Amino acid sequence: LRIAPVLTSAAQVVERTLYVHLHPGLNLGTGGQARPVYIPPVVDLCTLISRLYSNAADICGHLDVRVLLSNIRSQPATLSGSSGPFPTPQKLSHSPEVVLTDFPIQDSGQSSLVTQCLQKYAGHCYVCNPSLSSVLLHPGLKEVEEDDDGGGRDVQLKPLETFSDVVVGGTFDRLHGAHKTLLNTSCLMANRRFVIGVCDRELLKNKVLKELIEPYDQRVEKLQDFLNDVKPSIKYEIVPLSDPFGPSISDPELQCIVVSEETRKGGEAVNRKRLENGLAELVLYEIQLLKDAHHADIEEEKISSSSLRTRLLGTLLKPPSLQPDLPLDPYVIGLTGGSGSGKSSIAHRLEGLGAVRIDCDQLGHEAYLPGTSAYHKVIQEFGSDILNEDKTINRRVLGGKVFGNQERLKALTDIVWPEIASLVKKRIKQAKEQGKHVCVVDAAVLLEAGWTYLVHEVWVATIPEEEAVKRIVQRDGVKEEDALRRLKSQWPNAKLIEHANVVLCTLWEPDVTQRQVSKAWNLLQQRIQKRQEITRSSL
Ligand SMILES: CC(=O)SCCNC(=O)CCNC(=O)[C@H](O)C(C)(C)COP(=O)(O)OP(=O)(O)OC[C@H]1O[C@@H](n2cnc3c(N)ncnc32)[C@H](O)[C@@H]1OP(=O)(O)O
Repeated sequence: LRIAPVLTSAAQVVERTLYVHLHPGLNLGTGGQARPVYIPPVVDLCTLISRLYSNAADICGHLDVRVLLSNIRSQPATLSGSSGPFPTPQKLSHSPEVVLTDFPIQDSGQSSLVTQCLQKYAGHCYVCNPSLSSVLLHPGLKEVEEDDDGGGRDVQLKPLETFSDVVVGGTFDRLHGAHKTLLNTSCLMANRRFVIGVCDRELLKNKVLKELIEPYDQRVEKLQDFLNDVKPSIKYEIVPLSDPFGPSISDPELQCIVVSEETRKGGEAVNRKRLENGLAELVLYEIQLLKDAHHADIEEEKISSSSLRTRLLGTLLKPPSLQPDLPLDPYVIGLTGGSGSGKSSIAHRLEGLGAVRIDCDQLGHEAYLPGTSAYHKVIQEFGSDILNEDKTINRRVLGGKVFGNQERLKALTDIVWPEIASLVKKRIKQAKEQGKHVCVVDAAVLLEAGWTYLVHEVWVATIPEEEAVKRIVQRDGVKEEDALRRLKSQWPNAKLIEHANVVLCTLWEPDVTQRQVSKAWNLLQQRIQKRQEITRSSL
């Protein structure tokens, strides 16, 4: 009952990291609460931790919440306290700047005693910022009836079984509350070593929006940072997983594997393999999946990394690079994406919102109409058998010659890209004359052509390759291998996304695409406005 109101009021004070130190009440008696207090690991702590992260996701999703476990241990090192859980203050990755408590003071005279006592206590446990201050939260609790386990009576809590070596596995993309619950629970259960298998390469192949998964090294770095804060006393081993088992089926020292409802079957498979390998089975400890109160219709009900990736669509993933030679008005978006990615549908939607759409496929066709200089060059390069009876270029025949043949395609693009680029510039100029403020350059191979100098931002439409092939076959009536050949002549999604400021995906229903595009458009308007304000103020 206290978690939600405490998190709500804490979220008003904290900007980035909220460390949670579990502590059984303050002792304001003689000398104040100076000595760190240890808490034995009990089953209820796991429930408390899970609720904390679940509430944090609902209430203060912008905060990096971390439950610290250094004071949770079976046996105090000594009962005197001085060399107990914190022989020296623990260094956290972000030094606390303010210590918060919901300790209920009896009268206002008590508040300075409480804050002094808290600061002293925090300083014993953690290396804090020298200007550490304290804040008494008034979380507006409803009268909480003291019930079975809140009344200060001695309650026998069920001890949590702990193990020397514990293992878990996962992708750990964009570390969220459900990951943290899994990691915190595993840390509670591990006394000596904690092995974490992190999915890499092959195991990521079938994930939703896999190109938006953080790089392996980044995921590992975040895990290390979190684990070093949470329980620095145990040994962490983070290993890449290229199959679903990793060390879990071969490490004789492992004793327990922590799973969720979803991965329980995987845990059972691990045990079968261990038995085959002549190793003892692992204890399977199952944690509950956390529900995501904010999940949208295309997202999973549980808190999941794929939902978080879906929410990135349409947002600014990295700031645009400055283009000092490009006038700010109109603001030019370079929209690109593989064949069949739905790029053109996005361009039309942006047009509907007020942008001027510049279709480069169309300009490409115009570039070698009879009479143009490109027309003659193309015939010279590819021969007159590419001509229709009316002497226009038969694009289907030309396409057959160039798609799938990098050298021939280059010969064509060397002729037409400069022509298309000058047509694009002409259209942008026209848009400016018409008083338009945003242009969308819809270009399939914008990045391959090195056209980033023409645009302020790069937006990428992405779609899984299998889906793109299906769409091309259906739309253009070509064979599957031809569709694949066309895709292979373009950059793969992952490479496009590396260069993207904004990513969009048309995998779902049209209204989902529309919502993404509207979101991207609204955020774009804010960026444009901000840029204009900065320019005005610097004049
Ligand atoms: C920098 C740019 O993005 S400019 C726009 C792309 N145009 C070019 O690169 C010019 C060279 N290409 C061409 O002249 C023509 O595409 C031809 C002659 C090869 C084929 O013409 P058509 O049969 O009419 O096909 P069309 O032009 O509609 O292109 C078919 C698909 O191939 C893609 N494509 C076009 N050029 C290229 C290329 N150079 N490399 C890879 N894919 C390309 C198109 O974007 C289109 O993709 P979509 O499925 O997403 O719509």
